[in-house]
Amino acid sequence: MSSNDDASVIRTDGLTKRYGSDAAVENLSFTVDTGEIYGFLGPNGAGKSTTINMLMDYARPTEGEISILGMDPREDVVDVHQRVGILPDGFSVYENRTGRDHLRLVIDTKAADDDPEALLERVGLADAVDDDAGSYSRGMRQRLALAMALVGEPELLILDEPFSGLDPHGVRTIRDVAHAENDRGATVFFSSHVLGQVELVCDRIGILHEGRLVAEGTLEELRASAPVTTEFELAVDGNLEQARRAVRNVEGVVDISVSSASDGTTVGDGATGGGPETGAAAGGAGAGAEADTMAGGTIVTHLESIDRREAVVEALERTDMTIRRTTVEEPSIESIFVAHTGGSPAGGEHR
Ligand SMILES: Nc1ncnc2c1ncn2[C@@H]1O[C@H](COP(=O)(O)OP(=O)(O)OP(=O)(O)O)[C@@H](O)[C@H]1O
Repeated sequence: MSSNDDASVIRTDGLTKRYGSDAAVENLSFTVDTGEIYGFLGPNGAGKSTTINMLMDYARPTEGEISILGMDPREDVVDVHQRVGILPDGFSVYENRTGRDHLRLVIDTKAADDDPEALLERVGLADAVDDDAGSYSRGMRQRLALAMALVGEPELLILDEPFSGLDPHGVRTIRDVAHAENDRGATVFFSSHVLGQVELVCDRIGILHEGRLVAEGTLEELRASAPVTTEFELAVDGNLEQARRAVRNVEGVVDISVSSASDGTTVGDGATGGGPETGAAAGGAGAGAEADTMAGGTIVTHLESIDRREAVVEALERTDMTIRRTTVEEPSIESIFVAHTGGSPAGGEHR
């Protein structure tokens, strides 16, 4: 067993898994550092489970390198399994064994000294400790799998689609346990297509699409790099038409619309700074609009990045406008995901 000589808990380099001529995972290189909660996000079939299977040596790579806790799972599989806790995708129970039996099995295998009851209590199964797991609902089975993953205080907790089959209480349990384990010092790696949960739990996110890592970073970094716009709204006093002219040429402003405070008239205008139109409102623009816009109102801009806010404010300050209030709405993780994968988010059911 080699020692872990850097801060990484998981490191892959050029990891590839082919089934026939189809690549489930292709040239995947990523690192998860000690103490992180890392979200592995991707649509169905992206290659998340295949990657996790290779980390655990359930499947062998076609090409590439893996280091997990400083070990190669192909050489040190027993140690890897000893030090890692995993909630696998598609976990199935021993129908005629109790929850306690399931825990005992893992505790014995890992030579750990956990109390099965305490672990089952922690995941909300206190009342079902001595019931056969065959009688458990899907959500209860998922909770049982989580309890089994916690045996032996693993240094790394891998949760593969942990939210599947869970009601909102179960989802909450997963989140709370992930945070508690992380506070204890464990690194947490979880795969999911449930976007809202990834956003709530993870320090860093990797987006996998068709076996390739298409984006990686903190949520803020992903927002900044995704081709999605930030909505920046300003409530202003002064001549709105003048404001519109001042802002439309600011670099990074994709579009702008202004609406008058006096009659709600909205005048939309695609900016000249390039980029896609995002549907600036244009309803009701008429000949009297300019006069009505003298008293002020609301300016709504869509920006290529949140960093362009200052330039918009500066452009307005060069006119005689008074800015009363600003609000910003950053792109949702759904829009980032769609921008990177070209698909529709699939995470609606368990948020
Ligand atoms: N044993 C196998 N034989 C052939 N193809 C496979 C095998 N395992 C996975 N694949 C294929 O590899 C691709 C990636 O599958 P994988 O299960 O890793 O995706 P995933 O991101 O975990 O998806 P999901 O969210 O649906 O679990 C899919 O196209 C899948 O059909």
